[in-house]
Amino acid sequence: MELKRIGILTSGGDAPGMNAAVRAATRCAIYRGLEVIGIRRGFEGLLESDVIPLTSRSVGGIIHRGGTILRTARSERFKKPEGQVEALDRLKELDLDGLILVGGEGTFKGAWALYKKGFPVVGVPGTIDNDIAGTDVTIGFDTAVNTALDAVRKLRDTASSHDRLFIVEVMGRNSGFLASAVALASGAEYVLVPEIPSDVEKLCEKLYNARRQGKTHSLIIVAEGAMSARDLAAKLKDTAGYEARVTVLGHIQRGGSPTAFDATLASRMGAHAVKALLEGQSGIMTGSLWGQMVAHPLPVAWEEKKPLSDEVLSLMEMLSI
Ligand SMILES: Nc1ncnc2c1ncn2[C@@H]1O[C@H](COP(=O)(O)OP(=O)(O)OP(=O)(O)O)[C@@H](O)[C@H]1O
Ligand SMILES: O=P(O)(O)OC[C@H]1O[C@](O)(CO)[C@@H](O)[C@@H]1O
Ligand SMILES: [Mg+2]
Repeated sequence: MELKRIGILTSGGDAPGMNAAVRAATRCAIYRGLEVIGIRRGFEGLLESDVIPLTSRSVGGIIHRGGTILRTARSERFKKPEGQVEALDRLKELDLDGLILVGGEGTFKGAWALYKKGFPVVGVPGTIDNDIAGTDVTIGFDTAVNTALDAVRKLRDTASSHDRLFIVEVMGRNSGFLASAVALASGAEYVLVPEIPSDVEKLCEKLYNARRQGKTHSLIIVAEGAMSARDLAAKLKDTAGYEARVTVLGHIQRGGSPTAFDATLASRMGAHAVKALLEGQSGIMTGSLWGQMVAHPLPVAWEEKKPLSDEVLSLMEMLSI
């Protein structure tokens, strides 16, 4: 089928760089003679045919903006088979020949459902969680690491001035990529991630040794999915009498201008997605492996679990003595 008109949507949690991906996909598609429609609020907006035309001009001035101009949503309706049939009807009514979806693993599962019903789709990995296999990094991860790092460095100033123990909770409901990257870059004493059972006794031992060796302050990074920072503070108090100050970084980690890395990655991935659709590829996701643009079948994203880097975790352990 000749490709004439494509749609773009962003879905799941927003991620810095999503706008850069929308801009790149739109302009590449227009450059190649295609018409482009933006679908607002992810699958929820698709079900309501909430669309806007995208032109070279309408995607101007957004490469540096955080969030997503197309807005985003988590759609329960779309998860049900009836919702997916309805979405397919809307795509046909909109006269679209292909769809680019920027989002995380959940978004890709939704894209796969549309592909299985015969609709051409390409996924672009955009999530601060970086929990998608098939790509070394996802759009938004680098910016989120830098946002969290900036906060942790500020907390280090006050922690060292007051000889205090700080626990910083970062995002990551199911994954510890953000937590482990922030821990290594900030020189934290300890990191807790959802992938590894939390060992509070070991943490207490580490804190005890750190104090014995002359450390006067300590930083602990905890991914929200491992344990809440408040619960951890209570456990440290109960187990060893430690008093900790708690900071929960929350959604601030999802905002802000994309870093140069994310704006570049998003531009390359948005362009790669259009190229793939034009070549007749479908049911795939774009990825970046060793800096090269690649494409894989969408299920790679969730079937091949991306492991946390043992090297990063053990380096963090070694450098925090
Ligand atoms: N198994 C599934 N089948 C069909 N659609 C799904 C499935 N899982 C999720 N979706 C759709 O994709 C949307 C986005 O998924 P989800 O909320 O998990 O975010 P995500 O894309 O993983 O991004 P992030 O993790 O960064 O927030 C969901 O609201 C839902 O509409
Ligand atoms: O509050 P929301 O929008 O549901 O998102 C929270 C979740 O989204 C993520 O940030 C991913 O975007 C997770 O790490 C986090 O648990
Ligand atoms: Mg997800």
